[in-house]
Amino acid sequence: MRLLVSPMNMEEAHAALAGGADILDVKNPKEGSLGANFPWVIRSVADLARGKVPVSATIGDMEFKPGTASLAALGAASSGADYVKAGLLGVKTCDQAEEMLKAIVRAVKDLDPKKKVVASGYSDYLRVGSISPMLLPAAASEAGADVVMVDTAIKDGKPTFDFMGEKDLADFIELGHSNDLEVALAGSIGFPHLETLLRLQPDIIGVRGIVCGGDRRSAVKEELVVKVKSALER
Ligand SMILES: O=C[C@H](O)COP(=O)(O)O
Repeated sequence: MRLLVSPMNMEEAHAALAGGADILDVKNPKEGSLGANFPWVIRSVADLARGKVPVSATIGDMEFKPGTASLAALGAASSGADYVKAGLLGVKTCDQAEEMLKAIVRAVKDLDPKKKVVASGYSDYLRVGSISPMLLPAAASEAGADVVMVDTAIKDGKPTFDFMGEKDLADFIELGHSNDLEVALAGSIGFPHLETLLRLQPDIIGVRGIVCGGDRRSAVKEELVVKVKSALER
């Protein structure tokens, strides 16, 4: 299980890397759950991480706009992201998910076929009128994406575990794997959830709030990254 930590600036990226994050996921929490950061921030984090860990970059909680999404994806990939992560917030059907992801995959893989695309849905999809994450693995696989993920859309402290039980999450992981995708789980993961995650064994867990001391608007702290990492290595 790899630990993905979401820094929003260089200081946090240094803390995440020093704490043992396996993937640095550049994002901008001021612009939403999967808010996009600036190309120059992605570039600086990619320079810091080169040869050490891969870099992911979020491109936003997107409306159903495949053209806009493909251009944002190209921006993130050409700024140095190894993983380009799209939040499919405005996507409501499987056909829309596939169309959106095909555009993103083409933009990223035309630049560099080794780069990976992460399709992120939301465990609290009913709160925001988005597509069920259970429908994403098939669409992501059909579109040629590499990773399927769930996060929470609304960052009000309610974790993914409030919206998906252990069985739902196990089914989501199984669906992802049977579609040849890696699976990432995120959404206000706290220390009490780590035991369940150790049982579930997703490929990646994504965190921010827990390594900021509980408030994701605060800063990533190296010692908390160390603490999460060692809890996962038990
Ligand atoms: O990709 C993971 C997210 O940054 C999770 O953030 P969070 O732990 O604050 O919900």
